[in-house]
This record gives sequence, C-alpha cells and structure tokens, in this order.
Amino acid sequence: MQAVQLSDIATPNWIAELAATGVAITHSFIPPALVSALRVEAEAYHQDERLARAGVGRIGDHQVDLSIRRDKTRWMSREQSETQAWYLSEMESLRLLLNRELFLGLFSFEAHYAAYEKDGFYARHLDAFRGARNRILSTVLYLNEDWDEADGGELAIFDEQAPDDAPPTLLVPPHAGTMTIFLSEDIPHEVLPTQKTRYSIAGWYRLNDRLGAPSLQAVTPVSNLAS
Ligand SMILES: O=C(O)CCC(=O)C(=O)O
Ligand SMILES: [Fe+2]
Repeated sequence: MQAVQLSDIATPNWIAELAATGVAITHSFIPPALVSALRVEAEAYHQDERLARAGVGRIGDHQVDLSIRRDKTRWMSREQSETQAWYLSEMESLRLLLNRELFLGLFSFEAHYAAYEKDGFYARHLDAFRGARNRILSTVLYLNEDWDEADGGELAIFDEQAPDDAPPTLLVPPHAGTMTIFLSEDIPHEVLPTQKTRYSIAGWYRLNDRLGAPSLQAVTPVSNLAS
C-alpha cells in the first residue's frame, strides 16, 4: 500500500499543518506521564468490562453493526478520575490554542476511551454528518507501548478528493503519545484490523450548536448485547 510515512508528516509546526491540510500529527502535546496513566486506566476499564460495545448512527437510530466497527468505548468525565480530569484539562488548553491560532470558535470537547480487541476495526467513515456542523475537529490519542508493524491497527487517512477505492495517503501506527487531529467533516478515515488489543482516546471539538447531532456512540452495556 502506498502511504506517506509517519515521520515525513509529523512536523514541529503541526498547527500550521492542520490549517494547510486538514490533518496533523503531534507526538509532544500530551505529557508522557499522562499517557501512561491513561493507558493504565483504559486497560483497567477493559479488564473490568466497563467499556460498552460501540454503535453507529444518531441516538434514536442507534445500532451496533459489527460489519462497520468493532470497538468498545466509555465516555470520559472529570468526575470519573483525576486522570480523566487531567486529560480534559489538556484538551481544554488545546481548544483555546486552536481557537486563538486558527479562529475556529470551538466550544466544547467530548472524548471516550476505546479498545479494539484482536480483529477489531472501524470501516472508512467521516466523523460528522455533512452540513450538521456538529463535530468540527476529531482528535485521537494512542496509548500503546511496544506496538509493532505486524500488530496492524493503523489509522488510515484518505484524500477527500480521491475516489473511494484510492489507497490511503497516510497510515498512523497507534503508538503511545501519538495524537492525530483532523477535520471531522472532511477527512475520510478508517481503523485497519488490529492483531492485538489497541487502546486509544477518540475526541471531538464541537461548535456551540443546539441542533448538533447527539452522540454517535453506544451507551448500552456490553452485557446487554449479543456479540
Ligand atoms: O482510533 C482511531 O484511530 C480512529 C477512531 C475513529 O475513527 C472514531 O472513533 O471515529
Ligand atoms: Fe472516526
């Protein structure tokens, strides 16, 4: 598969990169101690079965469809732990920085832990309904130490202008501390099948839009669903 290597695109000036291309990768925004704490918490939630199988669609039209995505998620909140409060504070700083630098008018942020178990994936999609203006920027922080190429699970990013069957322009391995940020409405992306459990935090900055679609994610406990 033809793809730009990660090292070619991760630039120190990732905010400018985001403005120019709609996609940026940074390895330095979240402190390593926080990445480790998030990893410990994600693993514990997974082991204690406190992650729920994720679905697709708006609330009210929400379905678990294992042919589209296979991950388990849990929404974060400041109240759940100090680690989550710390992460949400860092992402609040990033919101203010992005608003200052790029005049984006981002209003709120929501994020969930995600675990993709072996053979998990998320088929090619956009993170926002075009025109709904609900999600503006997507962020994904990876939490995996010792990730090898053979483990798969890359985030594949596609050129929005290219035909649907064109190969990705970028493959991002889910290494601990790597964060990918991209325009939710514009950038088609996909999680390639993973060979072992892959932990991440997916998050979205939104505008203040009362008509915005509610969460795309499942709230149903795993135990209530046939897998
Ligand atoms: O984990 C990733 O790399 C991307 C996840 C994703 O696309 C999503 O949750 O919408
Ligand atoms: Fe996505």
